[in-house]
Amino acid sequence: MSDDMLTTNPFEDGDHLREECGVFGIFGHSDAAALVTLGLHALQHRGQEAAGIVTFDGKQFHSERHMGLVGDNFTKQAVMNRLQGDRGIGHTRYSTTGASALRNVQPLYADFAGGGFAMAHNGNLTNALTLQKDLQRRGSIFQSTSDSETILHLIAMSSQKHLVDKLIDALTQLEGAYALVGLSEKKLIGARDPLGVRPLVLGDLHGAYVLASETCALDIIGARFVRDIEPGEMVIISNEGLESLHPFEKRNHPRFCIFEYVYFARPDSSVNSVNVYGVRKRIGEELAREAPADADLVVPVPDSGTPAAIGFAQAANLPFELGIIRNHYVGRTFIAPTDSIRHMGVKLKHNANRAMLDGKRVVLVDDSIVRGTTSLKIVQMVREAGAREVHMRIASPPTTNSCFYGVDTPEKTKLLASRMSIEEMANYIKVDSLAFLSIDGLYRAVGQYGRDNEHPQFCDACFTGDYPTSLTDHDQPTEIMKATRLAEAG
Ligand SMILES: O=P(O)(O)OC[C@H]1O[C@H](OP(=O)(O)OP(=O)(O)O)[C@H](O)[C@@H]1O
Ligand SMILES: NC(=O)CC[C@H](N)C(=O)O
Ligand code: SF4
Ligand SMILES: [Mg+2]
Repeated sequence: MSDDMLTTNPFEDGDHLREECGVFGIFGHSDAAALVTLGLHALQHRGQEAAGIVTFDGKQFHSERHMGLVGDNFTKQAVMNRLQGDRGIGHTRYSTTGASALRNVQPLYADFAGGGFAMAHNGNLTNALTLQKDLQRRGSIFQSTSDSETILHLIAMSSQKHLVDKLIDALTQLEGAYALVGLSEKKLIGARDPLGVRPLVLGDLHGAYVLASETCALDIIGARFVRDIEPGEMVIISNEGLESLHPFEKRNHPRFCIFEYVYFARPDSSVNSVNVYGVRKRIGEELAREAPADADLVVPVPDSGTPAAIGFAQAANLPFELGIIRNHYVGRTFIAPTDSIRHMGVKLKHNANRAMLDGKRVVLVDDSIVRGTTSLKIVQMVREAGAREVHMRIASPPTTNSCFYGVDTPEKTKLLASRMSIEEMANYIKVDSLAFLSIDGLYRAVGQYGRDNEHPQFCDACFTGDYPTSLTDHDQPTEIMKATRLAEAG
């Protein structure tokens, strides 16, 4: 355990639950590329490794894919000038399968017999490598190592005649999670997997249809929210308007990712028609009822612990104070100049606000504990700033299992809650008390009576181990499933 502390580089964010991806698309607007850029900027929290945009100008597709942030790459005039056309799609990436390297940056593009097609994928496929092995035997040559490329090969191999039918054919073979946007010469296509694990919303900007992972990406361009794309729905947008298909076997029990509400989605977004900020506040209220603490004030661990801390403070009738201040200029790619500086500690990102903490009994609220790196450092910092007692409250149940659906969690053995009891975790992070929200409390916060154990209303596998799809690739021996023998960059 102490090794974890010594080897952890506080300048890297690799220890945490990392974000997933954001997708965006617009059809029929003269400023398509600029609007996709703005949409991706609003979705930057879903992936900071890389971003890409593909547009179509009536004759040709244009593709720009770059490592790094949207603002660093898509504000250059030359780049924007190349992205001609009145329709486009975009992607912000946090890799789940395949290295963080240029060849895996999306949107992916392919020239099919019937024309060009670009695609951006949020989610992760749990049988992609198994399908890949079969496709390779049939002659496919993969250009990337991401799971998403499998979809393009399945489309290319389909014996169906039309693109939409080929895509349906491809999607029918997938296991796992996907929210997709696709762009052909005539169509913008959006699709969600039958369980609806990942979010996708439909918007309207003065008659131009918009697709986006979250509503905050509609807000930034002033688009009107129309509705969620339904689990298992495919929408086809063309000059003729919008057509909705439900091509997959109907599932009666969708399983939207409950962790979108806890951590990933932006609090000003509504996903699956529920406002994220409201859920996070209710989570805090539930937590205050389930695990009250005798304390003087409530302090959030910024950023994502903040709304739950507000809810906790209001329900417990305790003052809410910013006892920890976050530096907003800490990028995820910041490289420590020297080894000695690297080991200086977490203060690069968070610093204790001594004036608020000295002599106080503090309730610290964070959304989750993954490896425990953040909690360990924050608690130490709060104690050094004079806090008399520290009571940690976590706005979700213990994270005991990895995600295979688009969130880059560490492997199970590295998750603190899979190795330790709550009491052991409390000793490890050195708090006076530690409590997690119950799974039923979390379901109540999202508007349910509790978890229906027969038919759970959400995916909650990282808390329960109840995976809603098979994990075909994961169940195979690692060596067989290796995607490439070429050393990967990144
Ligand atoms: O137990 P750990 O492995 O440290 O991971 C858990 C932490 O990681 C996330 O925060 P992060 O700093 O990634 O992002 P945030 O600023 O949005 O809260 C999460 O909100 C926890 O604070
Ligand atoms: N986080 C995501 O949604 C990633 C999408 C895809 N699986 C990739 O690795 O590129
Ligand atoms: S395992 Fe957790 S993070 Fe992954 S989709 Fe399910 S609820 Fe979301
Ligand atoms: Mg955090």
